[in-house]
Amino acid sequence: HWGYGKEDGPTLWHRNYPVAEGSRQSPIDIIPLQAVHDHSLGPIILSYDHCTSINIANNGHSVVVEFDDSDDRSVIRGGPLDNPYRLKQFHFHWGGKGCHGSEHTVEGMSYASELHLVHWNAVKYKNFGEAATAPDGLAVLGIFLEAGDDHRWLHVITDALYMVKYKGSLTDFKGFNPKCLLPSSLQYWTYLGSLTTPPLHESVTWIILKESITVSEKQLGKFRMLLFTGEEEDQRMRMENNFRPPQPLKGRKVRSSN
Ligand SMILES: O=C(Nc1cc(S(=O)(=O)[N+](=O)[O-])cc([N+](=O)[O-])c1O)Nc1c(F)c(F)c(F)c(F)c1F
Ligand SMILES: [Zn+2]
Repeated sequence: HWGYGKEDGPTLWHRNYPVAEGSRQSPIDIIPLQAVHDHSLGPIILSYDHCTSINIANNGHSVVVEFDDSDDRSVIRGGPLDNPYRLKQFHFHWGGKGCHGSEHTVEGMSYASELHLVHWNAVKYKNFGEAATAPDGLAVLGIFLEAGDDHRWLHVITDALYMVKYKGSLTDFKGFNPKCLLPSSLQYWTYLGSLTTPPLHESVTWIILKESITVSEKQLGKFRMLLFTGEEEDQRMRMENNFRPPQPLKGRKVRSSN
């Protein structure tokens, strides 16, 4: 199976997932001065007020909060999107102690972590799995996490992590609205890319917020107490550095909101 280690990491994924060497892979290094200011790009609109979080789980690659996506109660729309996309889940990518862990980089600079809110186009596709293989099927909102002061709401998530320490663990996680994790500005870069974990489907319209949020080293440390491994496995592997490095742009344009 795939992972982030020497034997199963990002440089080897192409063996089972040849699309890893495709023409619209993610993440990428974003160079702001090369981004095209597109004045036709409107603001992104997040309607999360009636979102319904269900559970929090350790899937062996990250910690994921799943949402009820049976109707349009929580959607992202506007910006580069032609339809509203339903929120399905969010998860994080992070580094080891002190080193960096974001997936996208900005002029070669990486952040401590990156939050991905995964949405799917329920107007055109009947379920997430079908959308995930379509070129306009998914929209992922990426938010950079920078080390600094405590984030006043992230503790709701980090306080629950001890309950999902092991791969395959899952617990109730109701009433969480990810709106509390947004920075003050929704200015963004956008480009066409892919999932950054296998199956690496080239189905993602990426929307990366320019402004990061600040979280403390203590809060980041709680992500690192998670394990890649299950309770029954003898060797414990700390969950950290679960990020794919930047991939070739291959002629793609990154657009910038105003
Ligand atoms: O649902 C998925 N979510 C997902 C995406 C990313 S992502 O980093 O690729 N991303 O898009 O942000 C990272 C994590 N994660 O937990 O780290 C995720 O759990 N992936 C996914 C999948 F697992 C499949 F088996 C599949 F068939 C499919 F179509 C999928 F799209
Ligand atoms: Zn992700």
